[in-house]
Amino acid sequence: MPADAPSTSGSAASVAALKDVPTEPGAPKPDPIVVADNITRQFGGLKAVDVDHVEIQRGVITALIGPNGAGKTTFFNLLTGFDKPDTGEWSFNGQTLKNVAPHKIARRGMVRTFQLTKVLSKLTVLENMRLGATGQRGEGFLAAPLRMLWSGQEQSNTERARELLSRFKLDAKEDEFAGSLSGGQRKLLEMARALMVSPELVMLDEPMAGVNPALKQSLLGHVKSLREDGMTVLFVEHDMDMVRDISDWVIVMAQGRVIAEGPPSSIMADQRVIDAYLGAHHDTDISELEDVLASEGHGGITAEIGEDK
Ligand SMILES: Nc1ncnc2c1ncn2[C@@H]1O[C@H](COP(=O)(O)OP(=O)(O)OP(=O)(O)O)[C@@H](O)[C@H]1O
Repeated sequence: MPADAPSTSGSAASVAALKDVPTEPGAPKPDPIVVADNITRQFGGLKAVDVDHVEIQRGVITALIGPNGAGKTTFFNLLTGFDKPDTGEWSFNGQTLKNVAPHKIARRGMVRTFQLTKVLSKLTVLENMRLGATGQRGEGFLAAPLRMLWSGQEQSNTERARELLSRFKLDAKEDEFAGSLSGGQRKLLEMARALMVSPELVMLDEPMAGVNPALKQSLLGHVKSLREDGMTVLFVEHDMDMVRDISDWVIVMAQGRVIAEGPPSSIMADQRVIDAYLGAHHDTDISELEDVLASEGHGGITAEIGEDK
C-alpha cells in the first residue's frame, strides 16, 4: 500500500492527522509520543547532534534519514539513554527521560533494536529473546549469572518469546545459535527481541541493512504490522525504497540538525534534502532523488556532483 493511501487499520486516524502538519523542521504534531528540545551532543570539535525541536507522531511510521555522519545514530542513542546529551530535554508520553537508564526507558515502552553482535551471536535464538525481556541492560549484563536472569519471570518470558518467534517465523530456529541466521533472519530476531518488553515505540536501526532482496518485502510487512498493532515506529534507513514504501512521515538530518520534514513524496523532491545528499558522502540509493532532478531538467546526480568539482 502506498504510504499516502488511507490506512484501514486503527492507526488510520494518526496517519490522517499528519495531513495538516506543516512540512517544516520541528513541526508540531497533533499527538506526539516523543517531544525533544535543544538536544546537543559534541564529540571534540564536532557537534554531532544539534536538534532544536522535534516531535514524533504517535501511531505512525516515521523515517529518520540523512547522509552519513548526519547524527542519526547518535540521536537514537541519546533518545534511548545509551548516550547522554550535553544539553536538552526530551519526553516520552509526557514524562521526561532525562537521566533515565536505558533499560528503564525500554520498560516504559520506548525500545530500540540492536545489531546482533558477536557475543549475542553465540547465544541461541531463544536466549536472545529472553535477554530482550530484561529491557536491554546491554551485554555487560551477560556477566550476571544467567540463572538470575531467567528466574521468576522465566516461564512467561519463554511463552512470550515463543509467540513472537512464531509470528516472525523463527520458531523452528529457537535452539540455533543466532550467529547461524541469515541477514534477514537476524533483522527479524532483532525486531522480535525488541518486542519482548511490549513497547509502544519501536526504534529500528537500519532494518534493511544486509537483507537479501527476496526477504525485503516480508520484512516490510512485519514493520507495517507493528503499526497495525498500534505501535509507533521510528526507523533509521539508507534504503530509499523502504522509506518511500512504508513511512508516513520523514525527518531529514544533516550535520546534526533537522533540515526538513514531511511525507515521503514531498521529501524526495525537497531541494534542501537533495542538496544535503549532494554535498555529503552517502550510502543511500538516491535514484529516487535523481529522478526528481532529471525531471526538473538537471543532468542527474552524477552530473550534479561533477559540476560541483
Ligand atoms: N563516540 C564517538 N566519538 C567521536 N565521534 C563520534 C562518536 N559517535 C559518532 N561520532 C561522530 O558524530 C557524527 C555523527 O555520527 P552518527 O553515527 O550519529 O551519524 P549517522 O547519521 O548515524 O551516520 P551513518 O548514516 O553513516 O550511520 C559523525 O561525524 C561521527 O564520526
